Amino acid sequence: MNITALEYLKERLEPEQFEKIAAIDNPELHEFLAKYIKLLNPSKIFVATDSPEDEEYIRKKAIEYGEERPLATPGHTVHFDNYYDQARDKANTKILVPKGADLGPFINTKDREEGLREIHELMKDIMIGKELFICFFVLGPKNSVFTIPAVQLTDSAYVAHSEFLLYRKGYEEFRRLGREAKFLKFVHSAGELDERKTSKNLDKRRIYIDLESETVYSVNTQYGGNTIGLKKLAFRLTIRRAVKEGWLSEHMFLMRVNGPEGRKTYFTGAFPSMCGKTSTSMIPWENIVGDDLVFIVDMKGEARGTNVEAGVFGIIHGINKEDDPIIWEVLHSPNEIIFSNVLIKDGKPYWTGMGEEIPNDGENHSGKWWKGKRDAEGNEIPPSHKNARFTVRLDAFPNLDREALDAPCGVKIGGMIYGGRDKDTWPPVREAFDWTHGVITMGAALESETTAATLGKEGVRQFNPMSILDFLSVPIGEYIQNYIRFGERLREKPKIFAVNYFLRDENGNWLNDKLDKAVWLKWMELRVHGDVDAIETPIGYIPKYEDLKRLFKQVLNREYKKEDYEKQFMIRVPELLAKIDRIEKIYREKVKDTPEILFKVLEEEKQRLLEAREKYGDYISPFQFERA
Ligand SMILES: Nc1nc2c(ncn2[C@@H]2O[C@H](COP(=O)(O)OP(=O)(O)O)[C@@H](O)[C@H]2O)c(=O)[nH]1
Ligand SMILES: C=C(OP(=O)(O)O)C(=O)O
Ligand SMILES: [Mn+2]
Repeated sequence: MNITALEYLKERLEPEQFEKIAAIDNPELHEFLAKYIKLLNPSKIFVATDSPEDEEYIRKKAIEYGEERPLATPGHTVHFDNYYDQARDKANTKILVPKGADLGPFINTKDREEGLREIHELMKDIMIGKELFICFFVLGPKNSVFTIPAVQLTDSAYVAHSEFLLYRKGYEEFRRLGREAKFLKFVHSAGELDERKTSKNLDKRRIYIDLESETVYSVNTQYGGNTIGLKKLAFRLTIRRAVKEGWLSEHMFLMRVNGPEGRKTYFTGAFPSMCGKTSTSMIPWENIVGDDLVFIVDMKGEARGTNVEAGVFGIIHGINKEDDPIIWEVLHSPNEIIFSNVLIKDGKPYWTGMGEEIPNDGENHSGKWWKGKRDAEGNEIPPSHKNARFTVRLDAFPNLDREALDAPCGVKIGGMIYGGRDKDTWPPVREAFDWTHGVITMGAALESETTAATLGKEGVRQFNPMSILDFLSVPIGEYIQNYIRFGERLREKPKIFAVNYFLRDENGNWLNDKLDKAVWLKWMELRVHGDVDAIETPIGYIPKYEDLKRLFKQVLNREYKKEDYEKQFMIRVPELLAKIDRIEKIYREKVKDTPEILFKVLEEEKQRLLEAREKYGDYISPFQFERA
């Protein structure tokens, strides 16, 4: 380019749009925009500022271009992704690394030069005939220690619209920061669309993450987990920033648990996708701050956290009136909501597990749908996809802790929870002996069964430390080392807990109800303040029966039977030992840079379990430990 970036932009953009860009004093931004406008070659360009009119423009375009359709309730729309584009594509999501760099195991990488060449080829002229939307947002609250600005380029008004629901607007922040803005960049194209306006060339679906330039490219896909730049794509970049700078960027919800006499205690919870972040943070009795991504920093020795986002991209499967009354109400009110991959009949959305009668036909992610319809592979197509979602602002929720969401210094974190899908090993809730014990035996040792949130087989038990494995962008040992050190530096360390909502009996039935988590939360809140005693076991502290019995009555008005407690909180020594062996083996054999302390802490836990087995046998009732 012989002319400057700004001159080029002036040629390509309508004056009204160009003015919006020229008002931001940031040459790096101008270069980036010029480069990608030239490459993508859109036929039309729209720049969104923070004005309500610009947002309205995007909303309208999503409908005009057919990516969304209005539903009967005002504000509601539906979007469909291609039948084979319903979840995160792990196989085609890669971190680009320069020659010679090694991120170690579990991270899907690709040679940077090769990857950049491939993605730029795939994206060349891809927006001919399409409109490009240039949007500005921030991660975290504006003008705070947490703020990270980001710019999104996309030809999908659905993606842009989703981001307006999920993030804080950032145009003014870019103007304010000017050259100071250290921003993340996202370039997305849905690619060629079929007659249903879904991405067509799925064989060319690619999500490439360039750490060096902090840019993520996503092409030939629409599913939010693959496309919404500020969500799981930015997450790879912020994990790297966090590890380099000594803070935490985590796959966590952030919520307020209400204790006795108006006490407010904030908890984070790290669960893999589809394992309970949204449902836990939305539980009645408590207040939500965020349901997916949290930044945590050390502020004068306190761990303080903020929600990276301002909206919810939640799983709709199984949402029903009894278990999820708050979400249910929001989904049935005239809020601005995008429903994706649900069943539509007469302008109304339906989904599996909603607890209401579902029509026998309509339209869903497979196109025209009828009961019994089969896909090309011969599988019966359910009314809605398991990973069907709703996208809505947190503003819509009556249980939002607005003050905590907006707090420029975040909130003090009292407890951190880890959890996953585990049918037979961990009890429903337990507390770590200390920070290091928790981070290692609960966080770094987390395993969870795969779900429909990613393409591929479901129900496979997988190592998933801190629930971040799919998003890791630094060597795993380095990530864990940063975590441990972060806590060690704190003057006041959050208490660490682990939960398991997914225990099953011999016949595969759940051992717990969906709302039992309300009780575990109340118990953890009391423990953070030392209000109740607990039983010491080889794997941490577990609740006493009397405390749970009282809480079940208080919170759920239910009798909690002794037999249920005994079954749920039984210490399952063979399973626990087998798990330690699996985890130890992974770190020993695969993770070269594992901090030595990890092996020490796992070994100590193993010895405690072996001792207990000597005394009490393989399956130990919690009452045994209480008497001891
Ligand atoms: N059996 C069981 N399923 C649950 C429980 N809590 C949540 N789920 C299911 O887990 C799935 C994912 O939950 P969600 O909170 O959306 O997960 P997220 O992706 O981590 O936010 C949904 O299908 C829920 O119905 C629970 O306590 N027990
Ligand atoms: C968007 C996602 O979020 P969640 O963790 O809520 O499933 C995802 O996994 O792609
Ligand atoms: Mn969620």
